Amino acid sequence: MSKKPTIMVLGAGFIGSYLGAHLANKPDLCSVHLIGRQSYFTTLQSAGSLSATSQSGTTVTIPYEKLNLYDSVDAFCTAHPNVHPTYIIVTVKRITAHRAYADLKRWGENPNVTVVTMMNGVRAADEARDVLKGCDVNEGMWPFNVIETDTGHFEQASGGDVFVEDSEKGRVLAGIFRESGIPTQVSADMHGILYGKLLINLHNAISALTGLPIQQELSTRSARQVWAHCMSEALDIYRANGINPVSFLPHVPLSIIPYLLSLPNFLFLRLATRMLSIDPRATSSMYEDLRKGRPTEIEYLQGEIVRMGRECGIAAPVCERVVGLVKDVEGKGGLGNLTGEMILDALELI
Ligand SMILES: NC(=O)C1=CN([C@@H]2O[C@H](COP(=O)(O)OP(=O)(O)OC[C@H]3O[C@@H](n4cnc5c(N)ncnc54)[C@H](OP(=O)(O)O)[C@@H]3O)[C@@H](O)[C@H]2O)C=CC1
Ligand SMILES: CC(C)(CO)C(=O)C(=O)O
Repeated sequence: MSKKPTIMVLGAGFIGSYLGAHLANKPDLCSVHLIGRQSYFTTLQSAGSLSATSQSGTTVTIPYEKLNLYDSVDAFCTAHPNVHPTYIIVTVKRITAHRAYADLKRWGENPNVTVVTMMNGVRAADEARDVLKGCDVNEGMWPFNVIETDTGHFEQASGGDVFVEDSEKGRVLAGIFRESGIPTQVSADMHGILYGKLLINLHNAISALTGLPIQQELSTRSARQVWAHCMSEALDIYRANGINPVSFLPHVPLSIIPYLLSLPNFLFLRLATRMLSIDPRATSSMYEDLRKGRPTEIEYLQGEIVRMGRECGIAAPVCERVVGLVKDVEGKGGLGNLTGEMILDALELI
């Protein structure tokens, strides 16, 4: 690819802003355009800049005037009538992704436009392909938590490498991400990576229902037990479907992780030091959704396990009840205040 790529980040929220700030900091590598809500851009304007700090403590700051911001894909097309993005990175929530794909239909038959679905859950790329039949759609995986610590300032709060598909354009994109300061790998097994990530994301509901940051959640045995039960159900269903998730803990077989999580505190806190060495401010995207009174992605997390289970005749009662608990709290418009024991009780596990 000789020409400097045009990258559209569709969904300027936590991930889109963190990614967008890093890419905008490398104008020689790519030209980046952020699509988001006008209300957010107005707050950015008053903050004067968009900035992002990585786990290593490096901060990139982009003055507001240097940002390319649009409140819709239409607005981008009006400003750049003859530009077709080389990449469109979709960083919206899964519940709104269908609307984002509809906005992209104008490029739906353009094989030179690569859409990268960078969202939690599995099957995001399949859903995109259903709408954008002629586009090149690649899967992506965003591994770490991003928090907003000040208006327009985003920080990496947990670890891991971003993954993109091992395709020709995926490799180029991974190189751009790396050069912009975002550790990125390519994988020929994005399916395994995304099903592995889904197992991690089964804890999102627990952080959101308890209102606990990840470190405290992991330090609470009852909260870990809820995650372990969800993960055991998921692993049984994966096995029945021939799905081989890529493990998120190197050297620890996935089948052991539910046992590890269920250990009493005195053992877990000694054995899981790496899991626990996380920024104490790290939460989850679902925690943030409930905190802001927004609908969550629960249907794409525990809900996905329930759906897969139904398809192969295996019940997932714990995941199903967790979906119900999250929906109850969603209706109340704030974070949950349940303890781990209360959740175990509601799930009829004690
Ligand atoms: N936050 C995190 O730490 C992590 C998040 N993820 C995943 O990454 C994905 C993105 O999450 P996150 O960044 O937290 O989400 P956010 O809700 O913070 O960001 C998405 C933004 O895009 C906006 N948006 C949605 N649709 C459109 C559209 N069609 N045009 C313009 N703007 C639009 C949303 O506005 P509105 O709210 O008004 O719809 C919102 O401001 C999710 O799948 C999440 O699970 C993965 C790992 C960590
Ligand atoms: C924080 C992390 C990485 C795990 O829960 C995540 O994917 C999320 O917040 O959605």
